[in-house]
Amino acid sequence: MQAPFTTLSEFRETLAKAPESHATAFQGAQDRNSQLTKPPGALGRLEDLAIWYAGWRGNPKPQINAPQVVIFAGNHGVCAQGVSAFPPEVTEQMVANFEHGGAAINQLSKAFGATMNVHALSLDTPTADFTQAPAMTEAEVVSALQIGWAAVDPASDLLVTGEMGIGNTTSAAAVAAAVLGGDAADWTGRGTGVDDAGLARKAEVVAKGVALHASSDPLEALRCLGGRELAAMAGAIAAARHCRIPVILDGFICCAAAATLAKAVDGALDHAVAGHQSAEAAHARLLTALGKEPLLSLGLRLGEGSGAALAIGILKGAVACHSGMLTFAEAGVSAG
Ligand SMILES: O=C(O)c1ccc[n+]([C@@H]2O[C@H](COP(=O)([O-])O)[C@@H](O)[C@H]2O)c1
Ligand SMILES: Cc1cc2nc[nH]c2cc1C
Repeated sequence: MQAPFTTLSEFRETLAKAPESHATAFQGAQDRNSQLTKPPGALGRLEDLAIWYAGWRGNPKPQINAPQVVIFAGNHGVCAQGVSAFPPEVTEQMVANFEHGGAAINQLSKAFGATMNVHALSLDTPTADFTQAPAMTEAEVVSALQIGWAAVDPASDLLVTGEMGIGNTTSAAAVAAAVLGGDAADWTGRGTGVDDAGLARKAEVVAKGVALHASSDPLEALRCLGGRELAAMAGAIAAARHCRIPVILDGFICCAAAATLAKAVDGALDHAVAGHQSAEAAHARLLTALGKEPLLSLGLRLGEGSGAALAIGILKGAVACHSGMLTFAEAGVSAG
């Protein structure tokens, strides 16, 4: 599906024109939920999830048959500042691992019945070190947004966006700080596992980048402080909205990318739920800022879409109950 924008300003317009949840399907799902063979509310949050999903699909009795996991990989010039516990070549090595089926996300995608696609974005051309210059030009960030948009299969019925990029927790922290405000240190965590000195250095790098690229425009923050994989995730989340495909957000980096959409246009993440709360220190703060309650909290800090992929199971369970259960009348069970 080709992206309907060629500039950041056209991307913003695309976001502003995005479809809303289908009110009649939402209402129909609410009515159906109230008749199913269970005490009212007994399926807890699963009930809200199924009704939310039905509204976005425009179908009061939907199914989840074709979840898609899309992983984007990018490299970061800011790695030159010594902000990761791992060397940048791991990004490309992990892309090969994804392609050979050897990573965690391969197993989770298979376990939850999702197709999985991997897009490596100009790995030989890392973004510029954002402590020195904007990470990307407008052409580069738009190209990444377009690749993300085009990666979404319009025939899928659920999307997980994941990422791989050594250095990208620094980038995500800078984007979050620029877009949501607050101290750089409060958005900075250990990523792949930097030590105390590394963490202090990382917070300084984030503060320097945010100060250098101060702007009130969240899409400019994505361009100047983000990375190609963050922009591609943002493009994919926007494309899913265009196709009424609900999204499960992953960890800290995915949510920082998503935050730029929510800040650019109110309600731009209404079709998305938070799959999990990562162990990355600032993810809880980011989820609070987005107003998203995570479905899982298992101490994961892997990325790759792993936490969101696990949550496919929760959403599938919610929709299976909603659409498969009999009503009190159908089952001949006495209502309370
Ligand atoms: O998803 C998360 O919350 C998350 C938290 C910590 C690390 N990661 C992954 O680790 C990599 C970035 O870590 P770092 O230390 O290189 O910035 C990147 O490939 C992410 O997928 C991911
Ligand atoms: C090995 C490894 C795997 C990853 N998957 C996502 N981020 C990662 C970072 C590292 C270092």
